[in-house]
Amino acid sequence: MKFTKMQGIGNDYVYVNCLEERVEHPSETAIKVSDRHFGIGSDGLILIKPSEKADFEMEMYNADGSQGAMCGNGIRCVAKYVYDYGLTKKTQISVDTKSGIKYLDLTVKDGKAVEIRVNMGRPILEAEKIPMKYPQSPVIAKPLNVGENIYEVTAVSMGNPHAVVFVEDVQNLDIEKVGPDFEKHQAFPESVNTEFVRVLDRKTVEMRVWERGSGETLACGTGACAVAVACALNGYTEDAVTVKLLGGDLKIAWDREDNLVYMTGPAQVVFDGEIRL
Ligand SMILES: N[C@H](CCC[C@H](N)C(=O)O)C(=O)O
Repeated sequence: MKFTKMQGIGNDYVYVNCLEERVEHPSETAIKVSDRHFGIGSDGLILIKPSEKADFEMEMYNADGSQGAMCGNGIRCVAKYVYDYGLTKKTQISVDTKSGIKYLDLTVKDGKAVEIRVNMGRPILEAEKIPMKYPQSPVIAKPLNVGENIYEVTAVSMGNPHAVVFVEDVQNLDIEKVGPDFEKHQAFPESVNTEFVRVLDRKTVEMRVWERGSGETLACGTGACAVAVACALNGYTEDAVTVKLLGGDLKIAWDREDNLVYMTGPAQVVFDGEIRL
């Protein structure tokens, strides 16, 4: 199977051009290719497919083989792939996903897409749609018992579920312990991606993320969007912020008029390859 390894601020996936390749068992393939010793090494697998409804379709799988509904860093890389590899000449493209069609604007330099702005759609705050069993007032972070601690949590869906947790110290957080506590928490019937965030000032936050099905990743685009919405909702920041993640920064802006969230960031190709599965 031919593939292209790409990363969006360190959130790395194996991409397969399914206009040319066939992936019979994507879930098993995701597990195999994601293994950082016996496979290629990645946070998961992303299939680039033809679409009747949009220019392309993105299908995303986590490292544990579970299918995700949306991937912010991934969709920027999909846009870069289809432009750089000549599948389209358009610099405004649409990509269908399990959480609806997303619209992207590409910034091109020397014939390559270098920065991509994504309309990530509406943030979903109703607990039952996240889904989250725990009632929440979307404005104020609510205390939630997780493991031995109580955390301030604001839940936001960006087409996939996120628990945004405000903490004083992001860098020294024992995320290997706390992350799985959230991932398995009974308040989230479909599990959850958990972002641990510290507000630095009204325009800047720093975060780490424990992803459902992949563990800690260096970045999470949908997670950064959920963080920006949660910080603005709780009155901690402006509606447009720089989100600092382990792998780099993303610019997130929540347009309250249209209630749409925009994410801007880079996408890079690491290498092309072929793997015998
Ligand atoms: N890393 C992705 C999110 C993956 C979400 C996935 N872990 C799930 O919801 O199952 C991003 O950049 O948005």
